[in-house]
Amino acid sequence: MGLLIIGSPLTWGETKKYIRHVRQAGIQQFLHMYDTHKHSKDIALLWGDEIEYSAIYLDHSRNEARVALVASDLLPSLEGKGGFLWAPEFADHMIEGIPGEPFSDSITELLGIETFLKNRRECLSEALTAVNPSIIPLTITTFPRLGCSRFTEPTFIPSGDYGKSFFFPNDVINHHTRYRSFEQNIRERRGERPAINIPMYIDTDTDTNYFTNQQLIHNEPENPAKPGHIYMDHMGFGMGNSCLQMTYQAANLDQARYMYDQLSLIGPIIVALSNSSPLYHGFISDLDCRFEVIEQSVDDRTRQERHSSPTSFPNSRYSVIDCFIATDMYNDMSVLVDQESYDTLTCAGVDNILSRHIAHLFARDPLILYSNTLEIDNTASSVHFDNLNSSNWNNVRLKPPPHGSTGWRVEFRPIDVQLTDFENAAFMIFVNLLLRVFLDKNINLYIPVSQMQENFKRSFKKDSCKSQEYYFRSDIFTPLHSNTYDSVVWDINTIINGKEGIFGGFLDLIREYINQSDELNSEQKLKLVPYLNLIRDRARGQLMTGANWIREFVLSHPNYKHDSAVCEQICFDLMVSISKLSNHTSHNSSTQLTGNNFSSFFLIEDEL
Ligand SMILES: Nc1ncnc2c1ncn2[C@@H]1O[C@H](COP(=O)(O)OP(=O)(O)OP(=O)(O)O)[C@@H](O)[C@H]1O
Ligand SMILES: N[C@@H](CCC(=O)O)C(=O)O
Ligand SMILES: N[C@@H](CS)C(=O)O
Repeated sequence: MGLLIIGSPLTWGETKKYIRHVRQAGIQQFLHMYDTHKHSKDIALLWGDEIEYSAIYLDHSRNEARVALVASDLLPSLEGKGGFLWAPEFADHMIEGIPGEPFSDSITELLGIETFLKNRRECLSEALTAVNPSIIPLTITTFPRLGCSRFTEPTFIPSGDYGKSFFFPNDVINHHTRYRSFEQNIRERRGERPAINIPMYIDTDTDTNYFTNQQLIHNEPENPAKPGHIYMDHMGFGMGNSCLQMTYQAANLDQARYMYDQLSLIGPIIVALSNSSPLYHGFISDLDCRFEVIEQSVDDRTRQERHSSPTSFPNSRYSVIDCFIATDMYNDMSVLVDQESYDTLTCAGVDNILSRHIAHLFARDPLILYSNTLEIDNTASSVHFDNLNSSNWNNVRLKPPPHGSTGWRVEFRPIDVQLTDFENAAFMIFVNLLLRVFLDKNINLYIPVSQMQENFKRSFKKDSCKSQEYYFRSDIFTPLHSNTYDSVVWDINTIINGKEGIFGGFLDLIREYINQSDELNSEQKLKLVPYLNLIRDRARGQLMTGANWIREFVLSHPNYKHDSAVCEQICFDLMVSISKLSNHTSHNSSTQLTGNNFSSFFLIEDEL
C-alpha cells in the first residue's frame, strides 16, 4: 500500500529541488521517533498480514481472462467491509486486504488464520460480484498475460507516447496519485522507460527473438530487448505483481534489529518454498519468483549510475538488503550512504550500524513529493522519513513507531502470494512460529550479507526448492556476538526437515517449541499439523510449489505448442482452475498442494 497522501504531487523536475530538504527533515523525523521510543520495552508481539488480491474478469463467451480495473472505484465502498481493511495497490486490478486490527501474540489465534483468510476472500468476492458477476478475486502473483493484447477489462490501448510503454497502458495504474507519480518519476529520473529482461524458458519451438524482433522495439535506437528473454517496459509489469507480507511488532528496538536480520536470513528458504510466479507477459520464464521482475521494473538509476559510477548504487531500490542492523560482523558489502544524514544521526547519538542503515536508505532520492507536506512539524509527522523508507522496497523493512502505543515493527516482504488460503495460512503460521523459536532460543543464522544475497539469487530460479543449495550457518546455536562462524551449503530439505547427525531442522525446533508451550491442548496442536506438513512436504520435494504447479499446467495443456507461450485459452483455463482450487481447497480435500499425513507431527499429550 505504501504512504498514501492526499494532495498534488510535484513533477520530478520540481521534486529534485527539494531532495536535500526532504532528507534533512526525514532524518529529524526519524530522530524524534528514535529519541521517543529508543527505550520502549516489553511491547507485545502483535502481527498482521497483507495480501494483494487480483480482480480477474472471466469472459466465458470467448474463453478469455483479463485483469478487471475496478479497484479505484470499488475501494471507497469497501471501507470497513467485513471488519477488514482494504487498500489500493499499484495496479487497478489489485486490492490489498489487511486485518482490521493486528493479531495478538497468542499461538491459539494462529489456528483461526485460514478461516480468517477465507472470510476475507469471500467478503471481497461478494463486492466484486456486485460490480460484475464475472469478476473474481484470485491470489495470483502475476497475471500470465499482463501486457499482452487486450489484457484488461475494460480494454485500453497503450498510448504510444514517447517514453511510455509499448504494451502497458497507464490506465491500468490505480488512480491514487502515489502510483501514477511513481511511474512517471521513476521513468524520468532513470531517463528512459524501464527495461525488464527475464530469461525465457526455452522449449523445442520457442522463438527466442520474439521480443527483439517486435517492430516497435526494433525501431528503437538501441534494442532494449535481449534475445532469449521476456521483455517488459513498464513499472506495472513489476508492481502489478502480488505478494504476501507479514509485519511483526518487536518488544523493543534491539529485538526489532535482531528480527530484521534473522527474517532477512531465512528469506531465501521461505522464498524457495513459496515461489508461485513462473509466467510473465504471455510467456513461461526460467524464474519462479516475481522479485527480480519488480527489481528491474522500479530501477530509477540513470545509465551512468547503472553502468559505471563507483559512487552510485549497485542495485535497484527494490532489492535484497545490503547490510544487517543488529551487528556489523557479517556486513561484507560496501554500503553507499548519504554522508550528511549519517553525520547528523551519529552526532545525535545513534550508533554507527543503525545510522548507516538509515543513511543508506536516504542515499536514494525521494521520488514523490506533495506541495502540502513540504513544510511540516518534524516532531508531529514522519511523512518525509516514510517517503524514503517506503520507497526502498527491500525484502525486510524496519518501521519505527509513528505514535502512541505502537512499537518498532519489522515487515517481512519477499514472498509471492500463494494460490490458496490454506497455503497463505501455512506460510503465516510457519514464519510466525519460526520467529517465536528464534526469539526464544536466540537463534543465530548470521552468514555474510554477500552469501545471503547469493542465497536470494538462487531462490528466485526455476525449481529452486529442489534444484538449489543454500549457504547456512553450521551452528545456529552459537551466541549472537560470538566471533567464530562457519557456513555450509545445504539443500532445503536439510534446513527444514533436518539430517541425522548434522542438523535437526527448523520443523524440529518448532515441534519442540510447541510441545513445551502450555498454550495449546492436544487437539489444538493437531490443528497446526497440516500447515506445517505443507512446508515439510515441499521441502522434501513431495509437494509442488505454486510455481511448479502453474508451469506444469501450461506445459501439459493440450493447446500448448512447445513455444513457451501462454495463449488466451491456456490463460483462461489456468485462471478457472486456480479459482476452483482457491474456492474448494481445504487442507483435507486437496491432494495437489497439501499434505495428508497429519497424525505424526507433534507429540500429542497421551503420548507424552
Ligand atoms: N502495532 C502493530 N504491530 C504489528 N503489526 C501491525 C501493527 N499495526 C499494524 N500492523 C500490521 O502491519 C501491516 C501493515 O499495516 P499498515 O498497512 O497499516 O502499515 P503501512 O505502513 O501502511 O504498510 P506498508 O509498509 O505495507 O505500506 C498489516 O498487516 C497490519 O495488520
Ligand atoms: N507488490 C509488491 C509490494 C508492494 C509494496 O511495497 O507493498 C510485491 O509484490 O513485492
Ligand atoms: N506498495 C507499493 C507499490 S508502488 C508502494 O506503495 O510503495
